[in-house]
Amino acid sequence: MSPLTLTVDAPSHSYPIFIDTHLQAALARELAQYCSRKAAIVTNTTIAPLYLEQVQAACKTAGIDSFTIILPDGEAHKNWETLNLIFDGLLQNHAERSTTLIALGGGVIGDMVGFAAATYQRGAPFIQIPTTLLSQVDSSVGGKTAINHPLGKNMIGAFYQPQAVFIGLDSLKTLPEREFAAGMAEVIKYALLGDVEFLSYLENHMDAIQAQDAQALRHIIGHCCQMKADIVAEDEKEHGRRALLNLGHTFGHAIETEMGYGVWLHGEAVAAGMVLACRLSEQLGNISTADSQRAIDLIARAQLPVDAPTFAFATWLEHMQHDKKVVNGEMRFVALQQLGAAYMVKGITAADLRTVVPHA
Ligand SMILES: NC(=O)c1ccc[n+]([C@@H]2O[C@H](COP(=O)([O-])OP(=O)(O)OC[C@H]3O[C@@H](n4cnc5c(N)ncnc54)[C@H](O)[C@@H]3O)[C@@H](O)[C@H]2O)c1
Ligand SMILES: O=C(O)C(=O)C[C@@H](O)[C@H](O)[C@H](O)COP(=O)(O)O
Ligand SMILES: [Zn+2]
Repeated sequence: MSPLTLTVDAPSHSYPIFIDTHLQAALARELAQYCSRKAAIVTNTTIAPLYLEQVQAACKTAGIDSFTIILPDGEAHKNWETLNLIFDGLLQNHAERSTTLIALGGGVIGDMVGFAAATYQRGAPFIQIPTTLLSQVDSSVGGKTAINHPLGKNMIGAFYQPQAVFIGLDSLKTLPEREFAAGMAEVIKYALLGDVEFLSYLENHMDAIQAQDAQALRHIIGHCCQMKADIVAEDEKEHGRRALLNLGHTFGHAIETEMGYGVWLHGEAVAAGMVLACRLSEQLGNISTADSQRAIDLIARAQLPVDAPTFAFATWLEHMQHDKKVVNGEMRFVALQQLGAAYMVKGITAADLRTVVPHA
């Protein structure tokens, strides 16, 4: 299959997304052009034994002097302490402002390394090499970087775009099924928020996608990256349309934070959150119960949870009031006008929410 190159024309910086069957091939062709002569490869204890050698070899071939920083694995480590391990490694290895940070891993690595790059010596270049489905369709593109706070997801971070994104479909072969499913939540999100034809495609090709058919994977990854690139080009810093990429996330982030980071995977929480967003949209009179059921059936077919956990109603509210879409104390939600068309809704009351979220 021929490689695919997309462009993210973000106002702050334009950069390519290389999508190839083999990561090695994309790196061999393009790495030298997008990486400085010295690089820090940042990864974790799970990914290092699988892909580090490949990336080290690609650096060597491209004449890049690289060193490695290996972090603990997991959403529970997306915090200040782990971020500091990146800074420790950079300083110990005399990284300069021009040193490229290479994020090799899923969204946790990508978000943390991006934030480290945004702040190391006030801004060093970075490259994304996403190795999970979720990071290939969503987190590696668009420049949202962050760490979590115990009181809220991604609360400390920056908008900071990478120099390039390298996607190898072959990386997904080693991904656990549960993680693959988590990535499908964001894929379904794109369909629900902006493309009903893509929703039909997912319904018709779910088996091929789950079997990791190369053409189906290339299609969904390319399609999601293109949708995200278009949105980011128009609204890099989320003053408007970009917030639609938060479909299901107000509820989902509440689930992740309340359950403890890593207990529910981000994609799982977003899946259950999208079901709640559908229920809210029904309540607003926008979509029918049958529309919601169509979304729920697809989410369930992707091996994702459709039922959110039950919390005290005050607990839901407390978390949702930390959402980054809150303006002047007012919560805003992404709802569906119809399947394939999302919009931002204000003026949702606690009484409205009581009938939407499962509470004790
Ligand atoms: N910046 C954004 O726009 C954005 C978008 C969506 C999600 N996110 C963030 O991304 C994170 C979730 O990312 P994720 O789902 O990639 O989780 P993750 O980074 O935790 O990776 C999932 C697991 O798979 C392992 N892994 C990664 N690649 C592998 C491979 N090829 N083979 C085997 N194992 C592999 C990881 O070590 C980890 O254990 C969350 O923190 C979420 O908030 C950010
Ligand atoms: O890129 C975006 O914009 C998104 O909202 C993508 C989301 O999938 C992602 O989970 C993001 O990190 C959530 O953003 P946040 O600003 O609510 O933390
Ligand atoms: Zn997300």
